[in-house]
Amino acid sequence: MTNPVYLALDLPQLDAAKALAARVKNHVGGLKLGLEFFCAHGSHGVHEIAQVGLPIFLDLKLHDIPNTVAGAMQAIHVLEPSIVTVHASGGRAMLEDAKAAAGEHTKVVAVTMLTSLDEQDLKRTGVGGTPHDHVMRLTELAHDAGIDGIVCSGQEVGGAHKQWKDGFFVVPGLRPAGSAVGDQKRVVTPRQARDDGASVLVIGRPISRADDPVQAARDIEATL
Ligand SMILES: O=C(O)c1cc(=O)[nH]c(=O)n1[C@@H]1O[C@H](COP(=O)(O)O)[C@@H](O)[C@H]1O
Repeated sequence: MTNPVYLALDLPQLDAAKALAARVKNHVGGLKLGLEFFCAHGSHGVHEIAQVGLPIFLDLKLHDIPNTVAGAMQAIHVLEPSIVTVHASGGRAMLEDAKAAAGEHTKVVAVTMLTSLDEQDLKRTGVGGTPHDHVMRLTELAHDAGIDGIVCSGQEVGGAHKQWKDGFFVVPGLRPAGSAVGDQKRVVTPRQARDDGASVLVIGRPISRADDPVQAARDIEATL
């Protein structure tokens, strides 16, 4: 079984990110580069991290008009990411155009509801109902738009999986038992998310901020 864990390299320094990736590379299945990394180091940084030899998940959370998102997807072909994120709330046309513009080997997945939000936060953005309702609604939209899958918390992945049998499910907001939650609100353990149908487990600080990141990655791997 390939390791489903993608390590979120949310570090400001390129050298530190590359060194961490090289240290843990035998205990994770891929590397996720997000906004913090991409704004600081751009394409050059992605090429540097790709040298570690693991698949790259480019978490850009694109959210704009269809033409702009399609242009951004075209521009990143050269980086050959295995996964790219867009926001589901960008709407059907944006999702369709993002998929049409993506590279042949790139999975396009739509962020449904950030794991740092709860029902109260949702209400304040004008959206009624539970996180579960909202995620299921956006899962249907992503499915109908013909993209590859969604990003959701481990609290919804079981329901989303039932609704979309062959979908690709990326789950962040994961915390091994006893580890600090930080800014995340809808958290589950990596094992729980995997059992409920997650395809990819995104894990950052529980590994990157551990006293011994290699041991932390090994401990998580052992629970899966
Ligand atoms: O798209 C994501 O990866 C993402 C979506 C989401 O809803 N929640 C979420 O935490 N993420 C990302 O997943 C990672 C989680 O990091 P940790 O909370 O440190 O494990 C970060 O890089 C976030 O940007």
